Amino acid sequence: AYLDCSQGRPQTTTLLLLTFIAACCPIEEVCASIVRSHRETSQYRVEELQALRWKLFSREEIHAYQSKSMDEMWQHCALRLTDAVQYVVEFAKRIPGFRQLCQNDQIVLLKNGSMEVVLVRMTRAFNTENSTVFFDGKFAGTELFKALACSDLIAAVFDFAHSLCALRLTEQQVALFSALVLINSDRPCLEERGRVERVKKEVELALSHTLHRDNQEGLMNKLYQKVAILKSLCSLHIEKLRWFRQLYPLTVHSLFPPLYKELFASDTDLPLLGIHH
Ligand SMILES: O=C(C1CCS(=O)(=O)CC1)N1CC[C@](c2ccc(OCc3ccccc3)cc2)(S(=O)(=O)c2ccc(F)cc2)C1
Repeated sequence: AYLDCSQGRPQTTTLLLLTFIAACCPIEEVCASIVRSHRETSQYRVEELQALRWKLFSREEIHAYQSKSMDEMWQHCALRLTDAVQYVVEFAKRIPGFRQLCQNDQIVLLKNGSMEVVLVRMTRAFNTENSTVFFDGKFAGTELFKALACSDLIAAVFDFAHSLCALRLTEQQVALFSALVLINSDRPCLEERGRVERVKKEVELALSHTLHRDNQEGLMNKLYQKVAILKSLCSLHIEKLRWFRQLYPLTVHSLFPPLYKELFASDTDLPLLGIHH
């Protein structure tokens, strides 16, 4: 009788019961709060990106990017990545349990996971029909990034985007997978690994709960396989950055965003992440 909505409008008792159930199984709460945090910190909404997916750069605009000097284009992408990372930092701070971790561990998780989450989010901004990604307001193919002189990294980034798009994740699954990528208790130099493990278990439960509800349990191990590819992509990025830095030390030192340098280019502390209790 409680669930009777024959009048088309849920009865007060039903609402009370549903509220009671939601309050009792925190897993629904964890899911809802991670999905809400993702939506609030997603930089561009997936609807906006979908609406822009056929807005392509003209030949002249592509040529202008290709004519940039290598250090200019690297600086430009570093800036774009840093913008995106700042939204990921906000997302992390809203994951239940993240802010209760010690400061060192919050920084270790962001240092190792922020780029990975940007790459997961990138798939929302990727058009598999013409292999273009949203960049600077329009959709660009790999050729636009030629001036970077790291076509292997760019090709790997695009290949990853294709492979993750193939899983056709819902926005909720993207949100929960992003949280799982970030809360990784295997990261080096964690001080309270056990606590990170407990937060990770919560997120894993939330993701598997959602996959079960979506009748897609098979996705879980496919997503774990993607985690391995993300790790190799980020190592390739760091390797390329070291190579670039040898060629243009001054550019990295004085023209790259401080947050980018501290996340990807040095082992110093990260006061810029602005995580203060
Ligand atoms: O996708 C996003 C955004 C995610 C959030 S959103 O709301 O969906 C809007 C889009 N990105 C934000 C930053 C982006 C980024 C991705 C990888 C990356 O690799 C490291 C690197 C650093 C310096 C030089 C070369 C490579 C740097 C930036 S990007 O600039 O668009 C870019 C993309 C492809 C590429 F091949 C090179 C750069 C991806």
